[in-house]
Amino acid sequence: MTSHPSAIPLHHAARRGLLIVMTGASGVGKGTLREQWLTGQDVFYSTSWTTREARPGERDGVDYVFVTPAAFEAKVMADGFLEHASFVGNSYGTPIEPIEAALSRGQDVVLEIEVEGAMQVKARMGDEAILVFIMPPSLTELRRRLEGRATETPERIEKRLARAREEIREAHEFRFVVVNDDLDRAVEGLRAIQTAERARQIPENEWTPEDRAARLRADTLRSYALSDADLQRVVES
Ligand SMILES: Nc1nc2c(ncn2[C@@H]2O[C@H](COP(=O)(O)OP(=O)(O)O)[C@@H](O)[C@H]2O)c(=O)[nH]1
Ligand SMILES: Nc1ncnc2c1ncn2[C@@H]1O[C@H](COP(=O)(O)OP(=O)(O)O)[C@@H](O)[C@H]1O
Repeated sequence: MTSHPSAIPLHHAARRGLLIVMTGASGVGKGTLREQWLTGQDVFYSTSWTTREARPGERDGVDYVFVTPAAFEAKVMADGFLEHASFVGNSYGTPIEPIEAALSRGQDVVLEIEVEGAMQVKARMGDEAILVFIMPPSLTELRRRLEGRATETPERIEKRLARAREEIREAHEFRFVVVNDDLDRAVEGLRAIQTAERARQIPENEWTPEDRAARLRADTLRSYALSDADLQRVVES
């Protein structure tokens, strides 16, 4: 086949990064999964702004940008967030600018946010947003993880669990659902989703065997595979 620069198919032009949004209940293991999944990858992880106090060991500008309610509100007014939500008494938001810059230069972007914010990203970005809901094996296990992490008072744990029940019922709103039971298996699921979504940007006849395997695996993680009864079982267990 002869080729001419003007005939180069679009997919050979610079690729836009993927926008992957991890969401799910507090304590389900989003942070733990993200760390394993992204280690060694050139992915832009969006550092959120929050009005909550830093926990011991958390670093300003790394784990979060810790701000006053007034500073947060000023950024809301300036339209500086892709999404923002309040969660158990504090505000959290995703600064928009660095995300658009990363996507434009072809870098994948990962957000780790609660469910209401994830719905805002879905409404604003449409199909471009790849929404992944992280599901606990059961509510009992979620409680165990929150208690085991020992970062919250018992009262705050109860608030997080109440919120989790509502969030789990909304799992169908997201494209993929990954159960975080065995950690390695869940990380492998996230990798498959990323590979499969990248492959969607090129014609199928150019897919590698790895792309095909990832696509098959990702298909098993589609949220429509879950019934309401499945979700109810998690909430009640
Ligand atoms: N909407 C939204 N949620 C966020 C953002 N950053 C963090 N969150 C979520 O807010 C919730 C509370 O976060 P945090 O106080 O760090 O508690 P933890 O997730 O239990 O460690 C979690 O579900 C986070 O994923 C953000 O920028 N926007
Ligand atoms: N697959 C898993 N099996 C058992 N414990 C886990 C698993 N994933 C995470 N954890 C533990 O659960 C707790 C909450 O995880 P974390 O990543 O802080 O959750 P999130 O970021 O969703 O709030 C941590 O103590 C973490 O070590």
